[in-house]
Amino acid sequence: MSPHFPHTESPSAELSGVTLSYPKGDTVLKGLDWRLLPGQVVGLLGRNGAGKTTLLETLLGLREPQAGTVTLFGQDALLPDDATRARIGYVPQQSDLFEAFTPAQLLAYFRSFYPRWNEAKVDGLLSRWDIARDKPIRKLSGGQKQRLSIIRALAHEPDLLVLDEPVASLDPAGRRDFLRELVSEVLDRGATVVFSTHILSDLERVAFNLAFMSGGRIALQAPLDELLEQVRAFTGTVTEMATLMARLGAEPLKRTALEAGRERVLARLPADAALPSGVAVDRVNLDDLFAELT
Ligand SMILES: Nc1ncnc2c1ncn2[C@@H]1O[C@H](COP(=O)(O)OP(=O)(O)OP(=O)(O)O)[C@@H](O)[C@H]1O
Repeated sequence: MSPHFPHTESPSAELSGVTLSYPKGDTVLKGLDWRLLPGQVVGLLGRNGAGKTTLLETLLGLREPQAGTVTLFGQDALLPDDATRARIGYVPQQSDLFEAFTPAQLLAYFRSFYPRWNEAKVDGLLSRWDIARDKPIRKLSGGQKQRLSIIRALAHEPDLLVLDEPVASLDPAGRRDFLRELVSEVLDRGATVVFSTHILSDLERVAFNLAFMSGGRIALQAPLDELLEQVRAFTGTVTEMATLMARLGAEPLKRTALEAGRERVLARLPADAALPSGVAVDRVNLDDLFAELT
């Protein structure tokens, strides 16, 4: 399964030099640049409080940055026209569903707002995800409510789907099914899907692009398989490391000082790099990447 499309199209969302502080609060986004392209499934990773929700809200034009620009399909994210708005789907961290409605009523209500609506997909997902159509939403479990929000956001076949921690209350089978659905969105229609998560094991199932958020910026974004293939941890003296990095044409991502003038350098190698023998080098896994890059 390969969600890698030739990225020749213009970006679905683009943020340039975006800085955002909350009143009397810290600066959460610090000159952040980010591009999301059609055909990408992007997992946004960052520690608690790193600013993932703030970033996704800013990307959607729900928060106005103090500096920088945000565009959605080439339009100012703060002033999108109706056609552009209809191309976007959003599942917030906490969805306010109308608790007295039934799922069938809720979906009929939302359907009236969108020019496009895939009833067959909605029907299929309601059945597969075991959601009663005619039971009041307040009687659904947390996970069922979350699935319903996801169905609502998938139903109008958005070209850009933004989900904030969408799998938090889903069980492992639900998460697998959900991820499959996301990937088929991308493969079928070349949509862009971005979602924040803490559950690293889910990301290993699909060749997602991973975006690591740290220090108010996107520190690194690349497909997971490429990262596992190309990122290595090297250990040696500071001088040895400088020589080695230059020789390999490697991009240092994180340096950690060790005792006695030694350091550990996490670095991304060019695709064709040949490692010299006698160098202390370790492969890294997704847990290591998360620990070191966020
Ligand atoms: N409305 C707000 N007013 C003031 N500060 C806020 C507001 N929302 C978030 N913050 C602060 O901004 C920072 C980033 O919060 P944000 O919710 O964007 O992070 P996050 O990465 O989504 O966190 P988590 O993984 O815990 O959901 C935090 O320090 C938080 O306290």
